[in-house]
Amino acid sequence: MAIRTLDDLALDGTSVGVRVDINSPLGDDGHLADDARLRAHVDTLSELLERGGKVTVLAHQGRPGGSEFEPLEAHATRFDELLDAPVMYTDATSSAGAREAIDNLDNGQALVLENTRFYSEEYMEFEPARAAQTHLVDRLAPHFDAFVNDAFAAAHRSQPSLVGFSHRLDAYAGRVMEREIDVLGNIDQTPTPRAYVVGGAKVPDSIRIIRHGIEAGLADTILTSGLVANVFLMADGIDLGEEAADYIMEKDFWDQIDRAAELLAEHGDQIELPVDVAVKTEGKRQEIPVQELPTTEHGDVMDIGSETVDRYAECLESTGTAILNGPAGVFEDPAFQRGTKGLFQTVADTEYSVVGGGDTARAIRKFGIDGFDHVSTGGGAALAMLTGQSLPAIEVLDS
Ligand SMILES: Nc1ncnc2c1ncn2[C@@H]1O[C@H](COP(=O)(O)OP(=O)(O)O)[C@@H](O)[C@H]1O
Ligand SMILES: O=C(OP(=O)(O)O)[C@H](O)COP(=O)(O)O
Repeated sequence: MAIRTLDDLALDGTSVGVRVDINSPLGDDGHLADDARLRAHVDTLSELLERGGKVTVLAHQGRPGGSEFEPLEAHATRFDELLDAPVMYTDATSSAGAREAIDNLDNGQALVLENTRFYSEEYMEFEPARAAQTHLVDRLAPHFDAFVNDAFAAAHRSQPSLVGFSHRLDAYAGRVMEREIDVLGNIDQTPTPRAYVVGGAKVPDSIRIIRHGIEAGLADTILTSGLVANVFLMADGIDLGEEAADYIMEKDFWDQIDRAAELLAEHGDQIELPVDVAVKTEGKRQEIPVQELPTTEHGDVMDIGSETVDRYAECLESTGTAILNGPAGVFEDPAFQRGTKGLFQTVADTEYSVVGGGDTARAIRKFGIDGFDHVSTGGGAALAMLTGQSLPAIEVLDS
């Protein structure tokens, strides 16, 4: 891949359109509940500003009709606090007012435009050449001298602001994008043996990751946890009880049990399943060996048990690279955090560790676990890369 980075961009009063991904959880009153994605882009934006760029930030927040489909004013205010440069905001994306605000920027000043998805074409996916003709790109491109894409977390979307500008302007990867491509795009170069530590609740995605990891020779061992492990346990013939089965049914994951059974039949020697689990009994955590399931009184399987954490830790001791996606249990409930805390800490202690996933990153921050070599800013984008898919917004940067 030949992707230009900020090292290749000369800046001297240059007007740069910078696409970032600052799509963030919002509190009830619309304030930013978590600013991690904003902080991730500080290096890119600071560098462009310090080197004398006139920086216009483009980003989306939420999805049309959703509760987090909000303006970017709070984001601009936070950037103003995080950056050593004035950051302005305009509640327009490509209107004459927005274009005038871009043209009025001085060197070293930044402007955050309004949520790109307030404009309807931005929530559609286009071939890049067609995206370059959309109203948003058509109106804004003449006001930029260069385009920087730092929005790795949205790189799996072929939406106008992500793929359109590269057809009209010289385009560069920002520092976040560069590092994500460097790490996730070179997973086959990391120390071996490799273990995929796969948990969470996106079972179909996880099963795709596992299959790709094994078949591409990237993963030597798979350690399952979370809802993913529940599906594998059921595929292995374990009766988890009525509540767990109902939940799998409710999530429409019934066919995933067949996919998991196929993987166990073909590659069972590489896939580890929990030996004990934590269930909710009268509101409390109770750990049960898998062989003792189902018990009549227990509720859903909410976490992996302590014995499983120890076994996985042993396995990870001889691992070169651990690639982690998905919490080991329902970590939002204090009674079911133990598996996630224990397993994540062990992963952080391996020789080289890479982590992807929105909830995974949130759990890491919540528990203050340090020591990972790379925590991806992407959820779906990181998953797409780990399943070997090419990402449209990265493809268009490849010159
Ligand atoms: N055993 C389980 N049963 C139900 N949900 C689970 C279980 N273990 C983990 N989860 C849920 O998985 C969710 C996170 O999974 P996911 O969205 O796949 O992670 P990520 O965003 O990191 O990719 C959490 O909300 C957590 O409560
Ligand atoms: O938050 C994002 O992705 P993620 O939920 O996979 O982490 C990106 O901003 C993409 O958002 P989208 O999934 O609404 O296109």
